[in-house]
Amino acid sequence: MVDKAMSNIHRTRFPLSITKLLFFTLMLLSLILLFLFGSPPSTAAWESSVRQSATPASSKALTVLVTGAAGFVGTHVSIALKRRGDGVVGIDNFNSYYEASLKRARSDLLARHGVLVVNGDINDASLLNSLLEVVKFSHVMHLAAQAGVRYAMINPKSYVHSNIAGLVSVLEACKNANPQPAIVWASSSSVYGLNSKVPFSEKDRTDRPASLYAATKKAGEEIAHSYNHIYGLSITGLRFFTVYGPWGRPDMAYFLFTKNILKGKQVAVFEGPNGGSVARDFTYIDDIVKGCLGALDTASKSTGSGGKKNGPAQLRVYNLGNTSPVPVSKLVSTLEKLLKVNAKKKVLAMPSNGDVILTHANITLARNDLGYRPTTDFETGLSKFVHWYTQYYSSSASRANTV
Ligand SMILES: O=C(O)[C@H]1O[C@H](OP(=O)(O)OP(=O)(O)OC[C@H]2O[C@@H](n3ccc(=O)[nH]c3=O)[C@H](O)[C@@H]2O)[C@H](O)[C@@H](O)[C@@H]1O
Repeated sequence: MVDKAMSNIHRTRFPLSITKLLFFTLMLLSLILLFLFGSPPSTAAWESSVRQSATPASSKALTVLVTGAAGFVGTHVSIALKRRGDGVVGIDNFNSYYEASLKRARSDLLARHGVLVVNGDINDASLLNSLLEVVKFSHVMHLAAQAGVRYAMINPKSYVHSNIAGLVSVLEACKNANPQPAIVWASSSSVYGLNSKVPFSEKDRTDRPASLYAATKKAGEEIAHSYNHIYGLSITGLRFFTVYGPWGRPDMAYFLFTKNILKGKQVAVFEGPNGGSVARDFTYIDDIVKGCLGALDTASKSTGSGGKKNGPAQLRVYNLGNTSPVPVSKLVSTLEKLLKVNAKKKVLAMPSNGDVILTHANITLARNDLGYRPTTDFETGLSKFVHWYTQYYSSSASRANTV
């Protein structure tokens, strides 16, 4: 009897434990999937949050899709647009070129300003098409790019992926959109390459890039020409000159030097041939933002529709610099003063990996056409950066460890 009862219990328990096992395995799998991919948002909910972020404060305001919105310039431009009443939607792929936590923090800041940043790559044509279908954007501010001059020797394909294929993907989506938005995009001072005549003017030659980065930006300018010519897209390229400021890029010298000086680590100060200085026309982020807004506000409409050109469209390119180059040695001495720490300097010959000796912008064209007038001197701008840096990295000990 006891044996029979026991075998009954075993018989009933066995299938029960299998069911339990299956149940827990399924639960675990779902949790892992949820953790990896997040809960899939419904299309209606996604479209409604995109539309909400894109809604301008008035009928006269712009509706702008900002690519690279969680990037340094993208964040500042998006906030400035939203603040003045424009509708803004961002897109960013949150890649790991530099600390993703900084990009997340920028995206959180944007969310607090009411700007949605869609997580996606500009090479994703169906995502771009969906965004341009859901919202009739008047403008696209295309800032997504693989930045950095020297990294191009380490990961050349990332430059082709973002700066060439990505740009074409954005232009394709814009050309097909109805109405076609006007496009403003980030080119670079690096297109002036090996030119030695300064200040650099938009009329100067740009056929001697010193890095693959510069070559992809120059290619972008030619690609812009062809899309303008064939499809009637209104396109404005902005040649940024070494942009710096709060929420900046950790790969750039001013950011890297600040980190290393505070950690007591050596900083490599490049010098030119015969001990000459290497200098940059460092341009403060708020001035760059004003230039970007000026370009958006003065952009003419694209003329095409349904992928067909209906007449000639605007094609422009502008220098956005500060007009006063600062030697790298001055960058270090200003940081020493602001941080109240002596830097451990190591002077090195500038490596031949893409750098140029001097950049200096002539901004007459941007002043006349965009009302661009940079007002932030280097020391004021750098002190604003240092203030932000110390606040940002002291607000969380864990953050400091990740820098
Ligand atoms: O103007 C531009 O178009 C470019 O400006 C910067 O490029 P770069 O001027 O090389 O900026 P940094 O990498 O911050 O270098 C600034 C200066 O510091 C120097 N440097 C850099 C790194 C280092 O370890 N030591 C050093 O002396 C460089 O030679 C350069 O003169 C950006 O990184 C590019 O993305 C941008 O397109």
